[in-house]
Amino acid sequence: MSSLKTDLLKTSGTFNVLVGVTGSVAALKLPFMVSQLLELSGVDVRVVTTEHAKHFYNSAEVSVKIYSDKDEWELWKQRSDPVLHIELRRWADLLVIAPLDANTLGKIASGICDNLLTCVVRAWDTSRPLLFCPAMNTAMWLHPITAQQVSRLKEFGYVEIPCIAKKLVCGDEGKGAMAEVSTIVSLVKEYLQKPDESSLEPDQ
Ligand SMILES: CC(C)(CO)[C@@H](O)C(=O)NCCC(=O)N/C=C\S
Repeated sequence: MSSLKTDLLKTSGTFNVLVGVTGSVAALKLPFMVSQLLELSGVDVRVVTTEHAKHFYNSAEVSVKIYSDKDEWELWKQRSDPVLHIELRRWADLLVIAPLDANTLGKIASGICDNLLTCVVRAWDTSRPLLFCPAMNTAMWLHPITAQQVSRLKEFGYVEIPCIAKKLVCGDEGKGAMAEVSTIVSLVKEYLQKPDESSLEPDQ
């Protein structure tokens, strides 16, 4: 069995967190965020990256498997082969897209699925949590379409981890910075502790 496939075998009792990373400069925080997530009890982590995101982090500093678009085509050669974005959506108990850049926000809001990450989102089982952390220049954040697209994602049932105001790398001051890693990890941790509603006893 290919290593790609064996890497996505589910282990009972483990909570599988899939991190989506896109082309905001905030992607430089990926190695730190992955290391913090791995410190959560019983959590396993995989990453799905877009091509643009690769410019902002050093994959050698990321201790878990990073899937990218080429992996989809390496895994699927013929009809009997597994489809990576479907294997990933089956494996993940939670998806957190951090950072979510303006481009991928627009794609998801419109249902565009032209890469591995947007295909995972397009196939996502909305009974499982999908958290998204917008990150973009303040001018992009303030464009009226941003609020419309964030609202659309919330209509889908996805959970926004709001951006924050900072002095951004381009020198602009204002909203658009990704939420702090500690905030993101704390929110993921809340989902680990939430009992699975389906296992709750119905009210008597
Ligand atoms: C990079 C980091 C985390 C440093 O504190 C912060 O500036 C941030 O989240 N920026 C994301 C916004 C962005 O993509 N700006 C792009 C052009 S200004």
